[in-house]
Amino acid sequence: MYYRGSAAAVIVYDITKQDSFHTLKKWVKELKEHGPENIVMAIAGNKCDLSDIRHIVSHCIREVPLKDAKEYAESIGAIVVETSAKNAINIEELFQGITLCISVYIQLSFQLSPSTCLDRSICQSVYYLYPPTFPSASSNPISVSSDAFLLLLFQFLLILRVLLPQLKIELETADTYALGAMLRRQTCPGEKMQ
Ligand SMILES: Nc1nc2c(ncn2[C@@H]2O[C@H](COP(=O)(O)OP(=O)(O)OP(=O)(O)O)[C@@H](O)[C@H]2O)c(=O)[nH]1
Repeated sequence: MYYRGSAAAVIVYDITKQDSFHTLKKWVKELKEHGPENIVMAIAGNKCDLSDIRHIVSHCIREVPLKDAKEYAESIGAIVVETSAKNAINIEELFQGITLCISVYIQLSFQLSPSTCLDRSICQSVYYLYPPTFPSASSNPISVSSDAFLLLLFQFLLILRVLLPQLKIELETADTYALGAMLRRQTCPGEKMQ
Protein backbone atom coordinates (compact mmCIF):
# COMPACT_ATOMS: atom_id res chain seq x y z
CA MET A 1 0.00 0.00 0.00
CA TYR A 2 2.20 2.78 -1.23
CA TYR A 3 -0.59 5.31 -0.65
CA ARG A 4 -0.55 4.70 3.12
CA GLY A 5 -0.40 8.04 4.95
CA SER A 6 -1.18 10.00 1.78
CA ALA A 7 -3.09 13.24 2.08
CA ALA A 8 -4.27 13.20 -1.51
CA ALA A 9 -4.47 10.88 -4.48
CA VAL A 10 -4.60 11.89 -8.12
CA ILE A 11 -6.23 9.15 -10.16
CA VAL A 12 -5.68 9.57 -13.87
CA TYR A 13 -7.63 8.19 -16.81
CA ASP A 14 -7.31 8.76 -20.53
CA ILE A 15 -10.32 10.56 -22.01
CA THR A 16 -9.78 8.67 -25.28
CA LYS A 17 -9.97 5.25 -23.59
CA GLN A 18 -13.12 4.09 -21.83
CA ASP A 19 -11.17 1.17 -20.35
CA SER A 20 -8.98 3.55 -18.43
CA PHE A 21 -12.08 5.05 -16.83
CA HIS A 22 -13.15 1.59 -15.63
CA THR A 23 -9.68 1.02 -14.22
CA LEU A 24 -9.89 4.36 -12.43
CA LYS A 25 -13.05 3.17 -10.68
CA LYS A 26 -11.20 0.11 -9.41
CA TRP A 27 -8.49 2.37 -7.97
CA VAL A 28 -11.09 4.52 -6.26
CA LYS A 29 -12.63 1.40 -4.72
CA GLU A 30 -9.21 0.30 -3.54
CA LEU A 31 -8.51 3.72 -2.02
CA LYS A 32 -11.85 3.83 -0.28
CA GLU A 33 -11.32 0.38 1.19
CA HIS A 34 -7.67 0.63 2.14
CA GLY A 35 -6.63 4.29 1.91
CA PRO A 36 -6.63 6.94 4.65
CA GLU A 37 -10.14 7.87 5.72
CA ASN A 38 -9.94 11.56 4.84
CA ILE A 39 -7.75 11.34 1.76
CA VAL A 40 -8.46 14.00 -0.86
CA MET A 41 -9.27 12.33 -4.16
CA ALA A 42 -8.73 14.10 -7.45
CA ILE A 43 -9.66 12.64 -10.79
CA ALA A 44 -7.73 13.81 -13.83
CA GLY A 45 -9.02 13.09 -17.33
CA ASN A 46 -5.77 13.31 -19.23
CA LYS A 47 -5.12 13.89 -22.95
CA CYS A 48 -7.87 16.49 -23.20
CA ASP A 49 -5.86 18.08 -26.02
CA LEU A 50 -7.04 15.13 -28.15
CA SER A 51 -10.68 16.14 -27.83
CA ASP A 52 -9.86 19.02 -30.12
CA ILE A 53 -11.95 18.83 -33.31
CA ARG A 54 -8.80 18.46 -35.44
CA HIS A 55 -8.06 15.12 -33.82
CA ILE A 56 -11.50 13.65 -34.42
CA VAL A 57 -10.67 13.09 -38.09
CA SER A 58 -7.47 11.33 -37.10
CA HIS A 59 -9.40 8.82 -34.95
CA CYS A 60 -8.28 10.19 -31.59
CA ILE A 61 -11.81 10.77 -30.42
CA ARG A 62 -13.04 11.23 -26.92
CA GLU A 63 -14.51 8.11 -25.36
CA VAL A 64 -15.26 9.44 -21.88
CA PRO A 65 -17.65 12.42 -21.79
CA LEU A 66 -16.76 15.03 -19.21
CA LYS A 67 -20.32 14.74 -17.92
CA ASP A 68 -19.74 11.10 -16.95
CA ALA A 69 -16.54 11.97 -15.13
CA LYS A 70 -18.22 14.82 -13.28
CA GLU A 71 -21.15 12.66 -12.23
CA TYR A 72 -18.85 9.94 -11.01
CA ALA A 73 -16.60 12.40 -9.19
CA GLU A 74 -19.57 13.91 -7.43
CA SER A 75 -20.79 10.48 -6.40
CA ILE A 76 -17.51 9.75 -4.64
CA GLY A 77 -16.76 13.29 -3.40
CA ALA A 78 -13.74 13.85 -5.60
CA ILE A 79 -12.34 16.82 -7.44
CA VAL A 80 -12.42 16.37 -11.20
CA VAL A 81 -10.59 18.20 -13.94
CA GLU A 82 -9.50 17.41 -17.47
CA THR A 83 -5.82 17.84 -18.14
CA SER A 84 -3.24 17.59 -20.83
CA ALA A 85 0.20 16.56 -19.67
CA LYS A 86 1.33 17.24 -23.21
CA ASN A 87 0.09 20.81 -23.45
CA ALA A 88 0.17 21.63 -19.73
CA ILE A 89 -3.57 22.27 -19.54
CA ASN A 90 -5.10 22.47 -16.06
CA ILE A 91 -2.14 20.81 -14.34
CA GLU A 92 -1.54 23.80 -12.08
CA GLU A 93 -5.25 24.16 -11.42
CA LEU A 94 -5.48 20.51 -10.42
CA PHE A 95 -2.77 20.86 -7.81
CA GLN A 96 -4.10 24.23 -6.65
CA GLY A 97 -7.43 22.57 -6.02
CA ILE A 98 -5.87 19.71 -4.10
CA THR A 99 -3.78 22.14 -2.07
CA LEU A 100 -6.80 24.23 -1.30
CA CYS A 101 -8.78 21.20 -0.21
CA ILE A 102 -6.02 19.91 2.04
CA SER A 103 -5.37 23.37 3.46
CA VAL A 104 -8.97 23.88 4.40
CA TYR A 105 -9.18 20.48 6.08
CA ILE A 106 -6.06 21.21 8.07
CA GLN A 107 -6.99 24.75 9.03
CA LEU A 108 -10.35 23.55 10.18
CA SER A 109 -8.99 20.67 12.20
CA PHE A 110 -6.52 22.97 13.93
CA GLN A 111 -9.21 25.56 14.59
CA LEU A 112 -11.65 23.17 16.16
CA SER A 113 -9.68 20.66 18.15
CA PRO A 114 -6.82 18.26 17.47
CA SER A 115 -9.12 15.30 17.91
CA THR A 116 -11.31 16.36 14.98
CA CYS A 117 -8.54 15.54 12.56
CA LEU A 118 -8.96 11.93 11.51
CA ASP A 119 -5.35 11.33 10.65
CA ARG A 120 -3.06 13.78 12.35
CA SER A 121 0.12 12.46 10.86
CA ILE A 122 -1.18 13.40 7.42
CA CYS A 123 -2.42 16.80 8.51
CA GLN A 124 0.75 17.80 10.25
CA SER A 125 3.11 16.81 7.48
CA VAL A 126 0.95 18.38 4.80
CA TYR A 127 0.47 21.52 6.81
CA TYR A 128 4.18 22.22 6.57
CA LEU A 129 4.53 21.02 3.01
CA TYR A 130 1.57 23.06 1.80
CA PRO A 131 1.18 26.27 3.77
CA PRO A 132 -2.38 27.46 3.28
CA THR A 133 -2.61 29.36 0.03
CA PHE A 134 -5.63 30.15 -2.01
CA PRO A 135 -5.93 30.94 -5.70
CA SER A 136 -5.41 34.60 -6.48
CA ALA A 137 -7.21 36.55 -9.17
CA SER A 138 -4.05 36.60 -11.27
CA SER A 139 -3.52 32.83 -11.23
CA ASN A 140 -7.14 31.82 -11.55
CA PRO A 141 -9.74 32.89 -14.09
CA ILE A 142 -12.38 33.15 -11.39
CA SER A 143 -12.91 36.48 -9.70
CA VAL A 144 -11.74 37.16 -6.17
CA SER A 145 -15.27 37.62 -4.87
CA SER A 146 -16.33 34.33 -6.37
CA ASP A 147 -13.31 32.59 -4.84
CA ALA A 148 -13.98 34.12 -1.47
CA PHE A 149 -17.60 33.10 -1.57
CA LEU A 150 -16.82 29.50 -2.56
CA LEU A 151 -14.14 29.27 0.08
CA LEU A 152 -16.47 30.55 2.77
CA LEU A 153 -19.15 28.15 1.64
CA PHE A 154 -16.67 25.28 1.64
CA GLN A 155 -15.48 26.11 5.16
CA PHE A 156 -19.01 26.54 6.41
CA LEU A 157 -20.02 23.14 5.06
CA LEU A 158 -16.94 21.53 6.52
CA ILE A 159 -17.72 22.98 9.93
CA LEU A 160 -21.25 21.62 9.67
CA ARG A 161 -19.85 18.22 8.77
CA VAL A 162 -17.62 18.16 11.81
CA LEU A 163 -20.24 19.48 14.20
CA LEU A 164 -23.09 17.43 12.81
CA PRO A 165 -21.68 14.02 11.90
CA GLN A 166 -25.11 12.71 11.03
CA LEU A 167 -25.17 15.09 8.07
CA LYS A 168 -21.81 13.88 6.84
CA ILE A 169 -23.05 12.01 3.81
CA GLU A 170 -25.34 14.75 2.54
CA LEU A 171 -22.74 17.44 3.08
CA GLU A 172 -19.90 15.53 1.48
CA THR A 173 -21.41 16.15 -1.91
CA ALA A 174 -22.13 19.77 -1.12
CA ASP A 175 -18.72 20.79 0.14
CA THR A 176 -16.98 18.97 -2.65
CA TYR A 177 -19.20 20.89 -5.01
CA ALA A 178 -18.16 24.20 -3.47
CA LEU A 179 -14.51 23.39 -3.92
CA GLY A 180 -14.98 21.62 -7.22
CA ALA A 181 -16.88 24.57 -8.65
CA MET A 182 -13.60 26.39 -8.99
CA LEU A 183 -12.06 23.55 -10.94
CA ARG A 184 -15.14 22.71 -12.93
CA ARG A 185 -15.07 26.14 -14.54
CA GLN A 186 -11.87 25.21 -16.28
CA THR A 187 -12.52 24.29 -19.88
CA CYS A 188 -10.77 21.94 -22.20
CA PRO A 189 -10.79 21.91 -25.98
CA GLY A 190 -13.66 20.05 -27.56
CA GLU A 191 -16.14 20.05 -24.70
CA LYS A 192 -17.88 22.90 -22.98
CA MET A 193 -18.19 22.82 -19.22
CA GLN A 194 -21.74 22.75 -17.94
N1 LIG B 1 -1.84 13.83 -26.66
C1 LIG B 1 -1.41 13.54 -25.45
N2 LIG B 1 -0.57 12.51 -25.25
C2 LIG B 1 -0.14 12.23 -24.00
C3 LIG B 1 -0.55 13.00 -22.90
N3 LIG B 1 0.03 12.47 -21.79
C4 LIG B 1 0.75 11.43 -22.20
N4 LIG B 1 0.67 11.29 -23.55
C5 LIG B 1 1.28 10.29 -24.39
O1 LIG B 1 0.71 9.03 -24.11
C6 LIG B 1 1.68 8.01 -24.25
C7 LIG B 1 1.75 7.18 -23.00
O2 LIG B 1 2.20 7.97 -21.95
P1 LIG B 1 2.69 7.33 -20.61
O3 LIG B 1 3.19 8.41 -19.73
O4 LIG B 1 3.63 6.20 -20.93
O5 LIG B 1 1.34 6.81 -19.99
P2 LIG B 1 0.82 5.32 -19.73
O6 LIG B 1 -0.38 5.40 -18.89
O7 LIG B 1 1.96 4.51 -19.21
O8 LIG B 1 0.44 4.79 -21.18
P3 LIG B 1 -0.93 4.81 -22.01
O9 LIG B 1 -1.86 3.86 -21.32
O10 LIG B 1 -0.53 4.32 -23.37
O11 LIG B 1 -1.48 6.20 -22.07
C8 LIG B 1 2.99 8.69 -24.56
O12 LIG B 1 3.18 8.63 -25.97
C9 LIG B 1 2.75 10.12 -24.12
O13 LIG B 1 3.50 11.02 -24.89
C10 LIG B 1 -1.43 14.11 -23.12
O14 LIG B 1 -1.85 14.84 -22.24
N5 LIG B 1 -1.82 14.32 -24.42
